[in-house]
Amino acid sequence: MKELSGSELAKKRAAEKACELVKDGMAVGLGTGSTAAYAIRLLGRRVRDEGLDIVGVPTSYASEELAIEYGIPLVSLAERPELDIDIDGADQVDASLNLIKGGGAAHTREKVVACSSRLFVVVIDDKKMKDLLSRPVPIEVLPYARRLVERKVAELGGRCMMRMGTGKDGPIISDNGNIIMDCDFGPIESPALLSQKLSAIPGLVEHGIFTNADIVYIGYEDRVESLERKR
Ligand SMILES: O=C[C@H](O)[C@H](O)[C@H](O)COP(=O)(O)O
Repeated sequence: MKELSGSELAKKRAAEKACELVKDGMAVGLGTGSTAAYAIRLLGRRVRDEGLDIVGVPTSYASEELAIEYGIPLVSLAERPELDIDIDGADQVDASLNLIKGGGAAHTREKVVACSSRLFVVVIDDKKMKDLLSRPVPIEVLPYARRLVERKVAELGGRCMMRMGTGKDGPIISDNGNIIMDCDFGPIESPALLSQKLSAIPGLVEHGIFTNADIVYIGYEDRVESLERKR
């Protein structure tokens, strides 16, 4: 088997740690992205080799395909509206467990699944830990509302960039048929406040600030550390 590079090994270690929380009988949210993919593959192997008895709810078309390939039985949120655990990646995390997600344009479904889960577990490599969240915040936007959303984001001090495909590809379209924009606010002092303000913009379907993580597993090449929400 090919040796993993430093950050891939770190992602895998974090995903392995999160998967230890998954037990027989659970309904599991299956996140999107390269780190969540390690968890999906690992759970699939446990289903195959140990008969792990779980059902999965994927957060994207890509995760659904991977889960099918790895033999995880899937259900819809309509069938299992309350999940036991959700395992997902993130693009940036601060020490108060605020996240920016949506680097893969999947944050709308990811937020629905995370909020449907009793335990929301985030898996990252150590490079994603930051003092302040600062990367552009992905937003999913109804195409009809694009200009209004751009103006409202500007009023909040942000600058919107339409996310485009490569080369001659057009705009990136989400699994829900909407456009994706990335909004630069610089360093974000209060993620909770910005989250509230973005949520109030008509036509902005969902944004990538998450404030509801329960546990973050931070993978390093040689270990895993964790942050847990104090209740
Ligand atoms: O839309 C994508 C998701 O929010 C991903 O979970 C996030 O971008 C992290 O992805 P990765 O683990 O590939 O860095």
